[in-house]
Amino acid sequence: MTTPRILLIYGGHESGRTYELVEAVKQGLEQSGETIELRSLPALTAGVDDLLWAQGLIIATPEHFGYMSGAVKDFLDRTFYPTQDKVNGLPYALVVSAGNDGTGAVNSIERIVPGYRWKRISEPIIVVGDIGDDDRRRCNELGQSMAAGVALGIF
Ligand SMILES: Cc1cc2nc3c(=O)[nH]c(=O)nc-3n(C[C@H](O)[C@H](O)[C@H](O)COP(=O)(O)O)c2cc1C
Repeated sequence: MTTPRILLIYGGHESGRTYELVEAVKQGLEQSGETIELRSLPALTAGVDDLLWAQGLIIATPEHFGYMSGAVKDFLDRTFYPTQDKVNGLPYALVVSAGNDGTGAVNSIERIVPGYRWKRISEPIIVVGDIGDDDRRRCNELGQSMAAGVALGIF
């Protein structure tokens, strides 16, 4: 069996709230007990090769102007046609950090995802405002279930 390969891409900046949620997801991936290969990358630096490599995908983004961050949109713009029909069924999950809403970011991504034919493995996690312990726990659990699900081939 090959080592499960998980791609985690994020918008926002590494001192921001989105990245704090990314850290909690990464902890969950590590705590899952599964041996995984992780590529954790700013969305602006991730590309087609990373997406084709991945067996599981987690996208984390702040909400910007009722939409996903420009960085995540850029990732989708660059990867859509080159990966079309090569990433069907890829298990994915979504984490959003927002100031007061978050649904615009979720909707903007979920309108595009059917074109990629990814498979959503859980409800999007939306965190409004400052991050609390329960938010960290939800992100941690997402990391654990993504790692376990990909490792066991249950998605
Ligand atoms: C340019 C810009 C636009 C934003 N637009 C929204 C928005 O439409 N809805 C919302 O709930 N929050 C909005 N926010 C607030 C951010 O989503 C929120 O502060 C988030 O936690 C930032 O994550 P970060 O620290 O990772 O950048 C916006 C922030 C910025 C900088």
